[in-house]
Amino acid sequence: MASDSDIPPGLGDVKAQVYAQGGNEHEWRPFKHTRLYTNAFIIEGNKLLLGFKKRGFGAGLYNGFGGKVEPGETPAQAARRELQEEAGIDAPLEYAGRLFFVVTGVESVFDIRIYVAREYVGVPTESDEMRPRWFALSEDSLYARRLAQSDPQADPPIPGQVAPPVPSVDGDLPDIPYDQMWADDIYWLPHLVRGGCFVGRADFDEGNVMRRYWFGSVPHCKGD
Ligand SMILES: Nc1nc2c([nH]c(=O)n2[C@H]2C[C@H](O)[C@@H](COP(=O)(O)OP(=O)(O)OP(=O)(O)O)O2)c(=O)[nH]1
Repeated sequence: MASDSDIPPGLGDVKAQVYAQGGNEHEWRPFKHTRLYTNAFIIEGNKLLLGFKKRGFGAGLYNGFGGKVEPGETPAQAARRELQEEAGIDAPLEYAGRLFFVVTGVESVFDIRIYVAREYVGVPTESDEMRPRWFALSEDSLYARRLAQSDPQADPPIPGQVAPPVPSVDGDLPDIPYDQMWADDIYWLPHLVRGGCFVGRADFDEGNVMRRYWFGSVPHCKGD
């Protein structure tokens, strides 16, 4: 376990096993206001549903479905609402992790609760904000070995878990488009797919550049 002093500020009182950290800034940036967000991923067999963000923050990138937690909502309620609004589907979402991002030029800090479901109801449908698309969850796609070569820690084991083999995909779905996603996603998406829980923080400059990052796995998924 990382000692408490290693856990980046913002992640609260959590016990985590660090598996990746780095960047060229040596101090965590100070922050004042945090804002709660959600982000939800749907897995069906060996496929992963992402949405192409058409407008707003992160436009032009693929991501899970989500947005701001509104007053009076729990993060879990917000995650389900956003999934419905952005992708037209409902799903029994389960909490998978928490991410904390400080972004140059954005006054409040992103405190994001991540969810996953392995079943859903409805038909993924394009909305004003997102265009849903399925991607392959083959071993190569998930771990993006080409991209990860320079950073072997991007493919960490989950303590206490034996990694199940990720089945290969029939058909010709595209690989997970890590080069069109937020730069941090490659560090935790494999954990999510394999059923692990995680926490992490990254301090970003504009242009999707991580200046300092830290990711850890946590033994138990706790969230609301
Ligand atoms: N995977 C991933 N998701 C991120 C990162 N940074 C970040 O904000 N997100 C997610 C959190 C939210 O799901 C989404 C940003 O929320 P949003 O701006 O779309 O919020 P919203 O839908 O409430 O916005 P709006 O209706 O007010 O336009 O992007 C990141 O580094 N990785």
